[in-house]
Amino acid sequence: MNDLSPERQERSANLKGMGCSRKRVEDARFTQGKGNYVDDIKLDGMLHGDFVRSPYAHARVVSINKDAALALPGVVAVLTAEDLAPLNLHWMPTLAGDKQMVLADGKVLFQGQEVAFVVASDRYVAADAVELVEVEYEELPVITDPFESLKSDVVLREDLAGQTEGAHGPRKHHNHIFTWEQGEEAATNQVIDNADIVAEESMYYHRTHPCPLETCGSVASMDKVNGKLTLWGTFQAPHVVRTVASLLSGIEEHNIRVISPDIGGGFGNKVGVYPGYVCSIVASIVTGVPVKWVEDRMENLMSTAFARDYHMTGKIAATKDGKITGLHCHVTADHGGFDACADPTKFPAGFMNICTGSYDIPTAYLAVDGVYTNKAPGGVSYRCSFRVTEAVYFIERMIEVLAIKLDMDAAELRRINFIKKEQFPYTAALGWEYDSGDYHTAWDKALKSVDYEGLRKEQAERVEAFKRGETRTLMGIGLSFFTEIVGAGPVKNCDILGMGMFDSCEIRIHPTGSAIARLGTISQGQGHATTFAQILASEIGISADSITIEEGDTDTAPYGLGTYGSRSTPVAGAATALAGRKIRAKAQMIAAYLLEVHDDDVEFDIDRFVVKGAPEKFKTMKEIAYAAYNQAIPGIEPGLEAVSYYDPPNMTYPFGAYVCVMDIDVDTGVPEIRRFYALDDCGTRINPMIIEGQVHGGLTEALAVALGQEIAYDELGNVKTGTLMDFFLPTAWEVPNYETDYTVTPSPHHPIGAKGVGESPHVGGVPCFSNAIQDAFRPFGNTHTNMPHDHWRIWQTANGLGLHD
Ligand code: PCD
Ligand SMILES: [Cu+]
Repeated sequence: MNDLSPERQERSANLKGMGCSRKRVEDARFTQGKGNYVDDIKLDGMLHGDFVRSPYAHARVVSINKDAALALPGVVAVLTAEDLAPLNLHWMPTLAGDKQMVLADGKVLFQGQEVAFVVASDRYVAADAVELVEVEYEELPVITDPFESLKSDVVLREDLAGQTEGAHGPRKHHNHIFTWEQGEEAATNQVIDNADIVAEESMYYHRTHPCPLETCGSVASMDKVNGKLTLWGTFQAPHVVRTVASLLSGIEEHNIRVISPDIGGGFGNKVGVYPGYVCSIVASIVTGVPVKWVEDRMENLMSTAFARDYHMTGKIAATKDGKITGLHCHVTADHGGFDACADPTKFPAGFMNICTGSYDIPTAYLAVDGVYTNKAPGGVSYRCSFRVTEAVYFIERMIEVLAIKLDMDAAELRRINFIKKEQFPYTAALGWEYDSGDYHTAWDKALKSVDYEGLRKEQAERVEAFKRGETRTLMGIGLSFFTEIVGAGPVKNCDILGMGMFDSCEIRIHPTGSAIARLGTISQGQGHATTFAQILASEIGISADSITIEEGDTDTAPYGLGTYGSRSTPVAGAATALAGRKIRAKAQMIAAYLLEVHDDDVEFDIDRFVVKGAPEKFKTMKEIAYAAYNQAIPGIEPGLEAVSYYDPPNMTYPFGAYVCVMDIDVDTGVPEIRRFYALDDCGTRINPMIIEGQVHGGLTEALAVALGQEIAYDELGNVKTGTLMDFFLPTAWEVPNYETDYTVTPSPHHPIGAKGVGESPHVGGVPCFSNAIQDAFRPFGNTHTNMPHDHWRIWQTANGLGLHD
């Protein structure tokens, strides 16, 4: 039955199952203005909240005078830490085991920190009242540099004074949060001391921000009559928010309903818990009416979860012919005023220990020091919440730096160090077990597709022409090969606030053969309603068009840990396939009964069960569904439903090979991206068109970060890039035409072999863009310059190398 006859081909195509570039079902709604976002929620008598925020990065709050604000018509309440303290809600736990002020308690630690929450009859009145709250501050010395912070006498976190133990072990200094070590320090140092060649580099992965189209917000509605709290919000993990809200407020969990409606982009920015959520809840409890809080763009950029801010120093050791023997990495991680990273509990620096990359490196050591400064907390977001972006940037830069030291081609250096296909499952020196990979095939395909040798020849000719004064542009060839680690995670080592990181799917087949499936994840634009229906279509033989996918309502969806870290496909996608298989197993029994044969004598065929050897005898899934509800079948319960909670045995390790070709104008510092080729291997592909969209989006965000985007601070801790006037968001103008490609190396442990893909293009894209810039200047002695490579910095690099003389 393995041939696909035209008839079977047609039945299969009708399902729109896995592998089909099914059009996104959510788009009709979104493109016609029918999306339902938090700010679209309007309830009777709803009040609006707005924050008084600190203009200072570090100051004592001497006094707060609410009188003028309260006197403004329409103002209902002004909440401060003093009001929240009796409820014990003036501080909240962070996802990283630290705690964070909900409203300034005696001092502020970053510019934009929440000081008071004004509640008023409308959003504009609330904003006017914010201006009328008089706060007296006493400025304190500001620290924006983590290295200075570790030397400073200034105690940033007075609440932790004298505490030598933090959530992740000993603290070395009053501004130190944790040290996290992985690997063998002594062995690594020994390898480095005895190596033929050692390349060293320090690099700064600057602070950025995902800047989703929709900012963060929530609507809280406390119904005091029946004791139920409903909370709508921009939550990437609605179930966890419900649990946290219950623990914080003391309201029993069944009396809290959390709903993530449509979300206008999350990108990790909406994983954490923000003071706005807590304040809207408290305000609704206090006033007895619904309260909405929606931040504006500046608030979003200044105060919500940023990304990166990692100072990384590496040493990489190799033999003369380029075989890598050891890797040493130290990170000073700037976490801002509170440690609010959303990493799994046991990983205070996320999965930074994937920093040996795609290479067979026998010995390695990583140490990360987390440090407090006067900047906004967070550090979790932007297409790899779990620091894989930093890790891949680090190793892909170290490879380039080593290639320079060895005077070797960087593509070849990668090739000779790749983990070989037959080495999988491969256990890396820093502990991870990579599930599957075929790096050489992907690399060869990529290099061939772009005519790598031809490009290098052209580049060398350009350098000669430049030296002869015939051109003022240089050519950069950016390479990157990345291995991602997504799908957290096995419950045994991954949890958030104690909740194991499984995920779930619940399916209900209706009598007429259509279905609804609910998952513990939540789409923020990824297209889950489209793709999860495709997984099910292939598993249960019902067309994807007849399956509704629902996520984000804790009253109806099974418990799950949410969507970030590209975990939906690896974890909830697996739960979906397995729940589908439970449906199929029951359907098989029903079919056998209807066909009057033994269970083992029927087999699944696309959309039906057929009697083995007699394909004309069959029952379609539609018929089986109907029978499940209208016939008494001996020994079988009525109905057709299944639920699956999936604890993945391992993470999935997607990978990819990227090449970027740039022409850089040495006199203006303007790079022109000529070509960008991206090969992604995410195992079994569910929807190729959605994957392509994910890759385009991730690459564009990579371009943004590599070429200009930054949350920059001045020495007083003022955010210099808090508006879209200064914060670079690429538009169609800057974005090149991406060429996408793929190989398929299925995950051996995932039920359908799929790995995540959403984060990959960002993780692999940033080093690729950066390497292209660096590579253009390699012939003139450049080894490394820090991102973001905006025109000014590129110009400076050229100038520093004497290219303007
Ligand atoms: N193999 C495969 C894989 C995958 N897929 C598809 O694709 C997507 C994606 O997926 P994934 O990878 O699994 O992921 P998810 O979990 O779903 O998601 C998440 C991600 O996602 C991305 N992408 C996106 N998109 C959009 N539109 N929006 C958004 O927001 C976003 N975000 C971002 C991020 S950042 Mo983090 O949070 O930082 O951690 S992480 C992240 C979906 O739909 C799915 O189904 C397919 O098809 N196939
Ligand atoms: Cu990640």
